[in-house]
Amino acid sequence: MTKQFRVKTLNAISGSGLTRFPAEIYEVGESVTSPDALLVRSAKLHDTPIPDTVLAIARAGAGTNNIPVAAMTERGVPVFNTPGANANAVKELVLAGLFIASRNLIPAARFAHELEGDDAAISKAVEAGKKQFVGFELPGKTLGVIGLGAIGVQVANAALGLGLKVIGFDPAISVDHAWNLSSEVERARTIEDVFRQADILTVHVPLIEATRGLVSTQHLAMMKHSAVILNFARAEIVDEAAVVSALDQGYLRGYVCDFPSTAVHKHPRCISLPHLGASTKEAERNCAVMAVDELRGFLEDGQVRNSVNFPEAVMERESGTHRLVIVNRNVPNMVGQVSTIVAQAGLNIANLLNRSRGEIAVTLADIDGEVAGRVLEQLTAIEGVISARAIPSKA
Ligand SMILES: NC(=O)C1=CN([C@@H]2O[C@H](COP(=O)(O)OP(=O)(O)OC[C@H]3O[C@@H](n4cnc5c(N)ncnc54)[C@H](O)[C@@H]3O)[C@@H](O)[C@H]2O)C=CC1
Ligand SMILES: O=C(O)CCC(=O)C(=O)O
Repeated sequence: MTKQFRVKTLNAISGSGLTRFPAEIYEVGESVTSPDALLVRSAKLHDTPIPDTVLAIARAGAGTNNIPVAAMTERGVPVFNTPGANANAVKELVLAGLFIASRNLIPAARFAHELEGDDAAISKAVEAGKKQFVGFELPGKTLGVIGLGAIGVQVANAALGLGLKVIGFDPAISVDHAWNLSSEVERARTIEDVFRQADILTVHVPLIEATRGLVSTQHLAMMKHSAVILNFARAEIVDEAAVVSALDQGYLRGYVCDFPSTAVHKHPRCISLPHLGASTKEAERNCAVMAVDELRGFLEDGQVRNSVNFPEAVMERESGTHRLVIVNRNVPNMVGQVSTIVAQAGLNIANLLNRSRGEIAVTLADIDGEVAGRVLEQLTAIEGVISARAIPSKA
């Protein structure tokens, strides 16, 4: 039997999230056809045809650079992400990255792994070989944090606890994140200040055009010669060729990242991990739960929470009402035209919400009565309306 909603998954999504889709009304899986929604992690959707049936896309994670967000906005499709849901997992891996770099842990472990002979021989080789892995301690060193969002703030605060000085840069820090950031974190006036002062630099910005290649030849030239760069955000935020060149010339001590590539994965001064930032049971569960709840909210009630391209639109459902969900361009008199059509159909609006963000707007209207197909057709025909659907009253 066809279910009311179909959700196609494009990556392995934690069962703790998937079981929140009620099985009576949801068909969920990799092979779902004509989906109402897509649920993804890192799957790249830029070159994948997205069926016309898709009403919403959820990214169980933070970065949405794998999704054609602008094209979805044009199509009236909200894209959701899960802010903060994997931030602790990433923070912990960044801290691991700090120690990996400061104590040369990976080459040291590799050295130990390759030791041969009996215990006496191994012990002798250990004492002879360990001097090549002498590291440095963190207290008093300066950590530069670029991007003080969910992850950057947690990294900055944790680093203070390790005795590091922290300087941070984020020209668009949110009020919530500013509240959570320790007052001991120094505020950099310019991004250049961070590059100049950091002994260790870590980037926590989204990959957008403005951040592509942000760690550039020019910025690297400002850094201390012993500096280390940590990149657990996205590969493209760092100009890898410039980093490799700085490492080869001895201008940079090391590069630790979550993104192996031909340029870095075998380089003696680079450590790359296989995109493990969010790979903890806890983060996978948090992201999946949040993403599923966001999709259910939109499909079942037209609610918009945590969208990267749509306005927040949350209105409690009036009991017994049918809900109209209209996605429209942000142009004047939309609510007037919708109200007129609904009134002409002899229907009463019990409650109404209209929210806009940039070019796009969402109108939710709770109607005392069933909305006929011809009313939806009239609503869809309004210039500027991208989609209109009616969700029947809940039993
Ligand atoms: N390695 C992994 O598995 C993971 C990687 N990530 C990456 O980390 C990024 C950040 O994640 P969150 O902290 O959760 O996102 P977030 O949205 O909470 O924070 C991003 C911050 O970057 C700031 N920002 C944007 N452009 C900037 C610029 N040019 N200079 C300075 N600050 C700038 C924003 O104002 C915002 O405060 C994600 O977009 C994703 O690419 C996120 C989770 C897991
Ligand atoms: O889902 C993952 O493993 C990657 C997480 C990530 O990169 C993100 O949340 O931006």
